[in-house]
Amino acid sequence: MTADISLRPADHPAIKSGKIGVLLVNLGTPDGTDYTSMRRYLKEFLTDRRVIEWSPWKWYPILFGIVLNTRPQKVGKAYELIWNKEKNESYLRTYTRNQSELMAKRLHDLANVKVDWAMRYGTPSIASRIETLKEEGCDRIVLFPLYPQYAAATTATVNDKAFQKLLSMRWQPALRTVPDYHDDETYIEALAQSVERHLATLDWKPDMLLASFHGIPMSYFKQGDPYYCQCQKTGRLLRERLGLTQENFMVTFQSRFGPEEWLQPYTDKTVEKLASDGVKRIAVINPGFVSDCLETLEEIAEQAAHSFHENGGEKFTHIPCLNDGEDGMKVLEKVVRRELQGWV
Ligand SMILES: C=CC1=C(C)c2cc3[nH]c(cc4nc(cc5[nH]c(cc1n2)c(C)c5CCC(=O)O)C(CCC(=O)O)=C4C)c(C)c3C=C
Ligand SMILES: [Fe+2]
Ligand SMILES: [Fe+2]
Repeated sequence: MTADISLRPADHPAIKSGKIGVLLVNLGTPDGTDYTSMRRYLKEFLTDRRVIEWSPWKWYPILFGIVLNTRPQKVGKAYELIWNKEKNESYLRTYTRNQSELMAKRLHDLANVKVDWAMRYGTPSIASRIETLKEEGCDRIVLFPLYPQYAAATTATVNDKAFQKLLSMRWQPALRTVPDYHDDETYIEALAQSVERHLATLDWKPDMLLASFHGIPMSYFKQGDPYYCQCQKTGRLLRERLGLTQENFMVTFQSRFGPEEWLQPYTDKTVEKLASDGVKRIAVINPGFVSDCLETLEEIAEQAAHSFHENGGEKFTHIPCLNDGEDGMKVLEKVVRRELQGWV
Protein backbone atom coordinates (compact mmCIF):
# COMPACT_ATOMS: atom_id res chain seq x y z
CA MET A 1 0.00 0.00 0.00
CA THR A 2 1.42 3.44 -0.89
CA ALA A 3 1.06 6.29 1.58
CA ASP A 4 -1.51 8.91 0.64
CA ILE A 5 0.54 12.11 0.45
CA SER A 6 -2.61 14.18 0.95
CA LEU A 7 -2.66 12.86 4.54
CA ARG A 8 0.58 14.78 5.24
CA PRO A 9 -0.15 17.56 7.75
CA ALA A 10 0.73 21.06 6.55
CA ASP A 11 3.36 21.44 9.27
CA HIS A 12 5.08 18.14 8.50
CA PRO A 13 8.79 18.98 8.20
CA ALA A 14 10.30 18.88 4.73
CA ILE A 15 13.27 16.55 5.04
CA LYS A 16 16.05 16.54 2.46
CA SER A 17 17.31 13.18 1.29
CA GLY A 18 19.29 11.38 -1.37
CA LYS A 19 22.83 12.32 -0.34
CA ILE A 20 25.66 10.28 1.20
CA GLY A 21 27.87 11.51 4.01
CA VAL A 22 31.47 10.55 4.72
CA LEU A 23 32.44 11.32 8.31
CA LEU A 24 36.14 11.18 9.21
CA VAL A 25 36.63 10.77 12.98
CA ASN A 26 39.82 11.02 14.99
CA LEU A 27 40.42 10.75 18.69
CA GLY A 28 40.05 14.29 19.93
CA THR A 29 41.81 17.15 21.37
CA PRO A 30 41.36 19.85 24.01
CA ASP A 31 40.04 23.25 22.88
CA GLY A 32 42.96 24.96 24.64
CA THR A 33 45.97 24.16 26.81
CA ASP A 34 44.53 25.83 29.94
CA TYR A 35 43.50 23.83 33.01
CA THR A 36 39.74 24.01 32.34
CA SER A 37 39.94 22.91 28.69
CA MET A 38 42.40 20.14 29.54
CA ARG A 39 40.27 18.87 32.41
CA ARG A 40 37.09 18.86 30.33
CA TYR A 41 38.85 16.90 27.59
CA LEU A 42 40.54 14.39 29.90
CA LYS A 43 37.33 13.86 31.84
CA GLU A 44 35.40 12.94 28.68
CA PHE A 45 38.26 10.71 27.52
CA LEU A 46 38.96 8.94 30.78
CA THR A 47 35.33 8.27 31.70
CA ASP A 48 34.92 6.32 28.45
CA ARG A 49 34.56 2.68 29.49
CA ARG A 50 36.04 1.52 26.20
CA VAL A 51 39.24 3.34 27.23
CA ILE A 52 39.38 2.52 30.94
CA GLU A 53 37.64 -0.79 31.48
CA TRP A 54 37.92 -0.77 35.29
CA SER A 55 34.65 -0.59 37.20
CA PRO A 56 33.71 3.06 37.93
CA TRP A 57 33.61 2.12 41.66
CA LYS A 58 37.33 1.45 41.49
CA TRP A 59 38.33 4.04 38.86
CA TYR A 60 36.31 7.18 39.69
CA PRO A 61 37.86 7.85 43.14
CA ILE A 62 41.30 7.76 41.47
CA LEU A 63 40.15 9.72 38.41
CA PHE A 64 38.32 12.48 40.27
CA GLY A 65 40.54 12.41 43.37
CA ILE A 66 43.96 12.40 41.70
CA VAL A 67 44.16 12.21 37.89
CA LEU A 68 41.85 15.13 37.04
CA ASN A 69 43.55 17.32 39.64
CA THR A 70 47.11 16.78 38.46
CA ARG A 71 47.14 15.62 34.84
CA PRO A 72 45.46 18.69 33.23
CA GLN A 73 48.40 20.96 34.23
CA LYS A 74 51.04 18.41 33.30
CA VAL A 75 49.56 17.46 29.93
CA GLY A 76 48.58 21.09 29.22
CA LYS A 77 52.27 22.02 29.35
CA ALA A 78 53.07 19.21 26.90
CA TYR A 79 50.32 20.39 24.54
CA GLU A 80 51.72 23.93 24.69
CA LEU A 81 54.99 22.66 23.22
CA ILE A 82 53.26 21.20 20.17
CA TRP A 83 50.34 23.66 19.76
CA ASN A 84 49.67 24.99 16.26
CA LYS A 85 50.05 28.67 17.19
CA GLU A 86 48.98 29.94 13.77
CA LYS A 87 45.54 28.30 14.07
CA ASN A 88 45.43 28.21 17.88
CA GLU A 89 44.61 24.51 17.94
CA SER A 90 46.35 21.16 18.14
CA TYR A 91 47.85 19.67 14.99
CA LEU A 92 45.53 16.69 15.24
CA ARG A 93 42.65 19.08 14.67
CA THR A 94 44.43 20.93 11.85
CA TYR A 95 45.31 17.73 10.01
CA THR A 96 41.88 16.13 10.48
CA ARG A 97 40.12 19.22 9.09
CA ASN A 98 42.56 19.37 6.17
CA GLN A 99 41.99 15.66 5.46
CA SER A 100 38.25 16.30 5.31
CA GLU A 101 38.63 19.27 2.93
CA LEU A 102 41.07 17.40 0.71
CA MET A 103 38.85 14.31 0.68
CA ALA A 104 35.90 16.45 -0.49
CA LYS A 105 38.04 17.67 -3.42
CA ARG A 106 39.23 14.16 -4.26
CA LEU A 107 35.63 12.89 -4.37
CA HIS A 108 34.43 15.75 -6.61
CA ASP A 109 33.27 13.23 -9.24
CA LEU A 110 30.63 11.98 -6.76
CA ALA A 111 28.10 14.82 -6.77
CA ASN A 112 25.92 13.33 -4.02
CA VAL A 113 28.70 12.86 -1.45
CA LYS A 114 29.37 15.28 1.41
CA VAL A 115 32.50 14.97 3.55
CA ASP A 116 32.82 16.16 7.14
CA TRP A 117 34.98 15.47 10.21
CA ALA A 118 34.48 15.02 13.95
CA MET A 119 36.33 14.13 17.14
CA ARG A 120 35.43 11.33 19.56
CA TYR A 121 36.32 13.58 22.50
CA GLY A 122 35.91 17.37 22.40
CA THR A 123 34.62 19.26 19.41
CA PRO A 124 33.15 18.98 16.83
CA SER A 125 31.29 16.04 18.33
CA ILE A 126 30.20 13.00 16.33
CA ALA A 127 26.54 13.68 17.26
CA SER A 128 26.65 17.27 15.96
CA ARG A 129 28.17 16.23 12.63
CA ILE A 130 25.72 13.37 12.10
CA GLU A 131 22.93 15.86 12.81
CA THR A 132 24.31 18.30 10.23
CA LEU A 133 24.87 15.63 7.58
CA LYS A 134 21.29 14.44 8.07
CA GLU A 135 19.96 18.02 7.78
CA GLU A 136 21.91 18.35 4.54
CA GLY A 137 20.07 15.36 3.15
CA CYS A 138 22.46 12.45 3.88
CA ASP A 139 20.39 9.36 4.48
CA ARG A 140 23.48 7.15 4.23
CA ILE A 141 26.69 7.79 6.16
CA VAL A 142 30.12 6.15 5.91
CA LEU A 143 31.69 6.48 9.35
CA PHE A 144 35.48 6.34 9.16
CA PRO A 145 37.37 6.00 12.48
CA LEU A 146 40.86 7.14 11.47
CA TYR A 147 42.78 4.16 12.89
CA PRO A 148 44.62 1.74 10.58
CA GLN A 149 44.61 -0.93 13.33
CA TYR A 150 41.38 -1.85 15.14
CA ALA A 151 41.21 -1.42 18.92
CA ALA A 152 38.10 -1.37 21.08
CA ALA A 153 39.55 1.73 22.82
CA THR A 154 39.61 3.68 19.55
CA THR A 155 37.56 2.21 16.66
CA ALA A 156 34.74 0.68 18.71
CA THR A 157 34.21 3.76 20.84
CA VAL A 158 33.77 5.91 17.71
CA ASN A 159 31.18 3.46 16.41
CA ASP A 160 29.43 3.32 19.81
CA LYS A 161 29.15 7.09 19.91
CA ALA A 162 27.66 7.27 16.41
CA PHE A 163 25.09 4.58 17.15
CA GLN A 164 24.28 6.31 20.43
CA LYS A 165 23.34 9.41 18.40
CA LEU A 166 21.16 7.27 16.12
CA LEU A 167 19.21 6.08 19.20
CA SER A 168 17.66 9.55 19.43
CA MET A 169 16.73 9.95 15.76
CA ARG A 170 13.33 9.26 14.26
CA TRP A 171 14.60 8.90 10.69
CA GLN A 172 18.00 7.34 11.09
CA PRO A 173 20.52 7.44 8.29
CA ALA A 174 21.93 4.07 7.23
CA LEU A 175 25.38 3.81 8.79
CA ARG A 176 28.37 1.95 7.42
CA THR A 177 31.40 1.63 9.69
CA VAL A 178 34.82 1.45 8.06
CA PRO A 179 37.02 -1.47 9.14
CA ASP A 180 40.75 -1.36 9.83
CA TYR A 181 43.22 -1.27 6.94
CA HIS A 182 46.38 -2.44 8.74
CA ASP A 183 47.63 -4.58 5.82
CA ASP A 184 46.39 -2.55 2.89
CA GLU A 185 49.11 -2.36 0.26
CA THR A 186 48.57 1.35 -0.51
CA TYR A 187 48.96 2.08 3.21
CA ILE A 188 52.13 0.00 3.55
CA GLU A 189 53.56 1.59 0.41
CA ALA A 190 52.77 5.11 1.69
CA LEU A 191 54.54 4.33 5.01
CA ALA A 192 57.56 2.85 3.20
CA GLN A 193 57.86 5.85 0.91
CA SER A 194 57.58 8.23 3.85
CA VAL A 195 60.54 6.44 5.48
CA GLU A 196 62.60 6.48 2.28
CA ARG A 197 61.84 10.13 1.54
CA HIS A 198 62.59 11.23 5.09
CA LEU A 199 65.86 9.31 5.34
CA ALA A 200 66.97 10.75 2.00
CA THR A 201 66.93 14.24 3.59
CA LEU A 202 69.50 13.19 6.24
CA ASP A 203 73.28 12.95 5.91
CA TRP A 204 73.31 9.78 8.07
CA LYS A 205 71.65 6.35 8.03
CA PRO A 206 69.90 4.85 11.06
CA ASP A 207 71.23 1.61 12.61
CA MET A 208 67.69 0.81 13.76
CA LEU A 209 64.16 1.76 12.68
CA LEU A 210 61.52 1.59 15.42
CA ALA A 211 57.86 1.31 14.44
CA SER A 212 56.22 2.67 17.57
CA PHE A 213 52.46 2.10 18.05
CA HIS A 214 50.23 3.46 20.83
CA GLY A 215 49.92 0.74 23.48
CA ILE A 216 46.91 -0.78 25.17
CA PRO A 217 46.77 -2.66 28.46
CA MET A 218 47.88 -6.30 28.07
CA SER A 219 44.55 -7.39 29.62
CA TYR A 220 42.63 -5.90 26.64
CA PHE A 221 44.75 -8.00 24.27
CA LYS A 222 44.17 -11.11 26.37
CA GLN A 223 40.42 -10.52 26.17
CA GLY A 224 40.56 -10.73 22.38
CA ASP A 225 41.43 -7.29 21.02
CA PRO A 226 43.05 -7.81 17.58
CA TYR A 227 45.14 -4.63 17.92
CA TYR A 228 48.47 -6.23 18.89
CA CYS A 229 48.39 -8.73 16.01
CA GLN A 230 47.42 -6.05 13.51
CA CYS A 231 50.30 -3.80 14.66
CA GLN A 232 52.70 -6.74 14.30
CA LYS A 233 51.47 -7.42 10.77
CA THR A 234 51.74 -3.77 9.72
CA GLY A 235 55.27 -3.81 11.13
CA ARG A 236 56.26 -6.99 9.32
CA LEU A 237 54.88 -5.80 5.97
CA LEU A 238 56.68 -2.47 6.34
CA ARG A 239 59.93 -4.20 7.29
CA GLU A 240 59.69 -6.56 4.32
CA ARG A 241 58.88 -3.71 1.90
CA LEU A 242 61.89 -1.74 3.18
CA GLY A 243 64.14 -4.79 2.93
CA LEU A 244 65.07 -4.59 6.62
CA THR A 245 65.69 -7.45 9.06
CA GLN A 246 64.82 -8.08 12.70
CA GLU A 247 68.34 -6.78 13.49
CA ASN A 248 67.52 -3.27 12.31
CA PHE A 249 63.73 -3.02 12.67
CA MET A 250 61.53 -3.37 15.77
CA VAL A 251 57.87 -2.94 16.68
CA THR A 252 57.40 -1.18 20.06
CA PHE A 253 54.49 0.28 22.07
CA GLN A 254 54.30 3.75 23.63
CA SER A 255 52.09 6.02 25.77
CA ARG A 256 51.58 3.75 28.80
CA PHE A 257 48.99 5.04 31.24
CA GLY A 258 48.41 3.72 34.78
CA PRO A 259 49.95 0.89 36.76
CA GLU A 260 48.92 -2.13 34.65
CA GLU A 261 51.15 -4.04 32.27
CA TRP A 262 50.76 -2.76 28.69
CA LEU A 263 51.81 -4.27 25.36
CA GLN A 264 55.56 -4.75 25.19
CA PRO A 265 58.30 -3.93 24.33
CA TYR A 266 57.81 -0.39 25.60
CA THR A 267 59.12 2.34 23.29
CA ASP A 268 60.67 4.48 26.05
CA LYS A 269 62.55 1.55 27.63
CA THR A 270 63.69 0.30 24.21
CA VAL A 271 65.05 3.71 23.22
CA GLU A 272 67.00 3.91 26.51
CA LYS A 273 68.32 0.38 26.16
CA LEU A 274 69.39 0.80 22.54
CA ALA A 275 71.35 3.92 23.48
CA SER A 276 72.94 2.22 26.53
CA ASP A 277 73.82 -0.80 24.39
CA GLY A 278 75.79 1.47 22.06
CA VAL A 279 73.37 1.94 19.17
CA LYS A 280 74.21 5.43 17.93
CA ARG A 281 71.61 6.30 15.27
CA ILE A 282 67.90 5.53 15.28
CA ALA A 283 64.77 6.56 13.41
CA VAL A 284 61.22 6.25 14.74
CA ILE A 285 58.00 6.02 12.73
CA ASN A 286 54.44 5.95 14.15
CA PRO A 287 52.47 3.85 11.64
CA GLY A 288 49.33 3.65 13.82
CA PHE A 289 48.77 7.40 13.90
CA VAL A 290 47.08 8.88 10.83
CA SER A 291 48.11 12.35 11.99
CA ASP A 292 50.84 13.76 14.16
CA CYS A 293 49.61 14.64 17.63
CA LEU A 294 50.78 14.93 21.23
CA GLU A 295 51.84 11.29 21.29
CA THR A 296 54.12 11.60 18.27
CA LEU A 297 55.32 15.21 18.40
CA GLU A 298 55.94 15.44 22.13
CA GLU A 299 56.37 11.88 23.40
CA ILE A 300 58.54 10.70 20.50
CA ALA A 301 60.04 13.69 18.66
CA GLU A 302 60.81 15.49 21.98
CA GLN A 303 60.93 13.08 24.92
CA ALA A 304 62.23 9.91 23.26
CA ALA A 305 64.85 11.93 21.33
CA HIS A 306 65.98 13.53 24.60
CA SER A 307 66.22 10.20 26.40
CA PHE A 308 68.17 8.64 23.50
CA HIS A 309 70.75 11.43 23.64
CA GLU A 310 70.92 11.34 27.48
CA ASN A 311 71.80 7.65 27.35
CA GLY A 312 74.61 7.97 24.83
CA GLY A 313 72.81 7.93 21.47
CA GLU A 314 74.02 10.37 18.82
CA LYS A 315 71.44 10.76 16.05
CA PHE A 316 67.67 10.50 16.43
CA THR A 317 65.03 11.29 13.84
CA HIS A 318 61.25 11.14 13.93
CA ILE A 319 59.51 10.32 10.65
CA PRO A 320 56.32 12.40 10.38
CA CYS A 321 52.92 10.73 10.09
CA LEU A 322 51.21 10.68 6.69
CA ASN A 323 49.05 13.64 7.84
CA ASP A 324 47.43 15.60 4.99
CA GLY A 325 50.12 14.72 2.41
CA GLU A 326 49.40 13.27 -1.02
CA ASP A 327 50.37 9.67 -0.10
CA GLY A 328 48.31 9.62 3.09
CA MET A 329 45.30 11.10 1.27
CA LYS A 330 45.61 8.41 -1.40
CA VAL A 331 45.28 5.77 1.34
CA LEU A 332 42.24 7.43 2.94
CA GLU A 333 40.59 7.96 -0.46
CA LYS A 334 41.11 4.32 -1.41
CA VAL A 335 39.44 3.13 1.80
CA VAL A 336 36.54 5.57 1.43
CA ARG A 337 35.87 4.69 -2.22
CA ARG A 338 35.92 0.99 -1.30
CA GLU A 339 33.35 1.55 1.45
CA LEU A 340 31.13 3.71 -0.79
CA GLN A 341 30.67 0.82 -3.21
CA GLY A 342 27.05 -0.03 -3.80
CA TRP A 343 26.00 3.40 -2.54
CA VAL A 344 27.38 5.51 -5.39
C1 LIG B 1 44.01 3.65 29.30
C2 LIG B 1 44.17 4.72 28.59
C3 LIG B 1 44.38 4.80 27.14
C4 LIG B 1 44.23 3.84 26.13
C5 LIG B 1 43.80 2.38 26.24
C6 LIG B 1 44.56 4.49 24.90
C7 LIG B 1 44.57 3.88 23.64
C8 LIG B 1 44.85 4.54 22.45
N1 LIG B 1 45.03 5.88 22.24
C9 LIG B 1 45.32 6.13 20.90
C10 LIG B 1 45.60 7.36 20.30
C11 LIG B 1 45.81 8.57 20.98
N2 LIG B 1 45.86 8.76 22.35
C12 LIG B 1 46.11 10.08 22.60
C13 LIG B 1 46.21 10.67 23.85
C14 LIG B 1 45.92 10.02 25.05
N3 LIG B 1 45.73 8.68 25.27
C15 LIG B 1 45.41 8.45 26.61
C16 LIG B 1 45.06 7.23 27.21
C17 LIG B 1 44.81 6.03 26.52
N4 LIG B 1 44.88 5.80 25.17
C18 LIG B 1 45.43 9.72 27.27
C19 LIG B 1 45.13 9.93 28.73
C20 LIG B 1 45.74 10.69 26.29
C21 LIG B 1 45.78 12.21 26.50
C22 LIG B 1 47.09 12.70 26.74
C23 LIG B 1 47.59 12.23 28.06
O1 LIG B 1 46.96 12.55 29.07
O2 LIG B 1 48.60 11.53 28.06
C24 LIG B 1 46.23 10.80 21.35
C25 LIG B 1 46.63 12.26 21.18
C26 LIG B 1 45.50 13.26 21.14
C27 LIG B 1 45.99 14.67 20.80
O3 LIG B 1 45.21 15.61 20.94
O4 LIG B 1 47.13 14.91 20.39
C28 LIG B 1 46.05 9.86 20.33
C29 LIG B 1 46.02 10.12 18.85
C30 LIG B 1 45.33 4.86 20.26
C31 LIG B 1 45.60 4.66 18.77
C32 LIG B 1 45.03 3.88 21.21
C33 LIG B 1 44.86 2.43 21.11
C34 LIG B 1 45.11 1.70 20.12
FE1 LIG C 1 45.74 7.21 23.82
FE1 LIG D 1 51.02 10.21 26.24
